[in-house]
Amino acid sequence: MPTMSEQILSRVAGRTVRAGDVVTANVDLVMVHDSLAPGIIRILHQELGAERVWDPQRVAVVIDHVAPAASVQTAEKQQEVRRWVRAQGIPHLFDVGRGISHPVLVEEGLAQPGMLILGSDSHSTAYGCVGAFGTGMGSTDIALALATGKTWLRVPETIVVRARGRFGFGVGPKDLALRAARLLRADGATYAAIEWHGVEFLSVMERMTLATLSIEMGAKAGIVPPTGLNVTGPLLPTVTADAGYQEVVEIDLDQLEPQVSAPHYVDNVANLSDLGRVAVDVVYLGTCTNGHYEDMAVAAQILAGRRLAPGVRMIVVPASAQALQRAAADGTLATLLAAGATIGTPGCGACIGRHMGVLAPGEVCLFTGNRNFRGRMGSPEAQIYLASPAVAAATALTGYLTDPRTVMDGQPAIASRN
Ligand SMILES: CC(C)[C@H](C(=O)O)[C@@H](O)C(=O)O
Ligand code: SF4
Repeated sequence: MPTMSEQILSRVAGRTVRAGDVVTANVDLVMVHDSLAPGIIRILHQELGAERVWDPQRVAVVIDHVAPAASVQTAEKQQEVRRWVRAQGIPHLFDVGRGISHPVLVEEGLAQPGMLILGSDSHSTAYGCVGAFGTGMGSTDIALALATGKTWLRVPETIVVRARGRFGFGVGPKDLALRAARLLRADGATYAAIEWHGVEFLSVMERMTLATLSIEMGAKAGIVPPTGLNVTGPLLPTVTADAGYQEVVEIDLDQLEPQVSAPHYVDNVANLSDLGRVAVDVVYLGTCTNGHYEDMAVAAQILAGRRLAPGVRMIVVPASAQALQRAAADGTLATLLAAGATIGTPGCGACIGRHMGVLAPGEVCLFTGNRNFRGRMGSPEAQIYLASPAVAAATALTGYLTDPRTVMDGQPAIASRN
């Protein structure tokens, strides 16, 4: 029986394909963001000689990586991209403040189950949160897909991460994903697709945490079966019991403790309880991995009625305008602000160290994102620890790496689905 990747890639290849096959496939959607768009536009027109994108309806352009622009040079490049979008008649431009491409394309209903979605971004595995085969490609491959509507790829083998049980207090999807990275390591799923099983109780954006982190294990795609969601698409891929999986990794959520990825590699993961006392200067809650409404809500629950530890800065950058609006509407935002956190424009923020919270030498950051590489958020002498929004909030309260279960007085830190 076919894996979810085989089901989706058979659909877009127009024939039955299996892991290992090299296929030419029709692409359902191409996402291009501000960071690479100028180069892709140049390749499309100058190197490939294409005048127009193959189908403007199937292209989405998002200004999210440095939004709003932080320099005249960036502002000019973004101006160029906006002009190009207009000239090409592309209807889907998501400009400054709308948010990060990945959640935005899901919220807009453009990313759907069963689709093949290419993005000029390695975290395009994110679209697996709705059961799409999302994958990042380099500028030349993206330009070729824009010109022709086609791409080629090798159908990946599949590794299953199978979760059992339910998260305990203060433990959530980020801990599951970091645990998987700890078990599989950064190259453990190279060119494989990861299927995340046993997580149908998670919301779409919680699933995105798993899907985005799949690339940090080297995966070509990271797919959650679209069960328990109100979504439709060209194909609803399903888990087939006897699909030929390359490997199955089991993770018991009942036993899972808060996980932390220590500098400077994503798979350098330990139980928080084993890390000792790590003083933190900045807590940064945001990104396509953990800047969603659910993440802000978890943090607000822990911070409610309390104040950040003296000397700690907490920067919250919502992943999308919708997440920000929802947090504003139900008081989540007010709680974060009252605790002393500050809020940035929805988008990638300081995730790649270009603006809105760049780190100084020697600073230690507790980050809810997906990469802690040396120099990623600014100075190469800064240290980045990756953890969940619950750990981020608990850490903001004490000023050092803190297990959320120790600051919650027995109250669930993750309220909704446990
Ligand atoms: C800038 C962009 C190409 C990059 C990526 O591909 O992932 C960025 O989004 C990241 O997270 O490092
Ligand atoms: S939030 Fe970070 S990881 Fe996600 S797309 Fe933006 S820069 Fe990349």
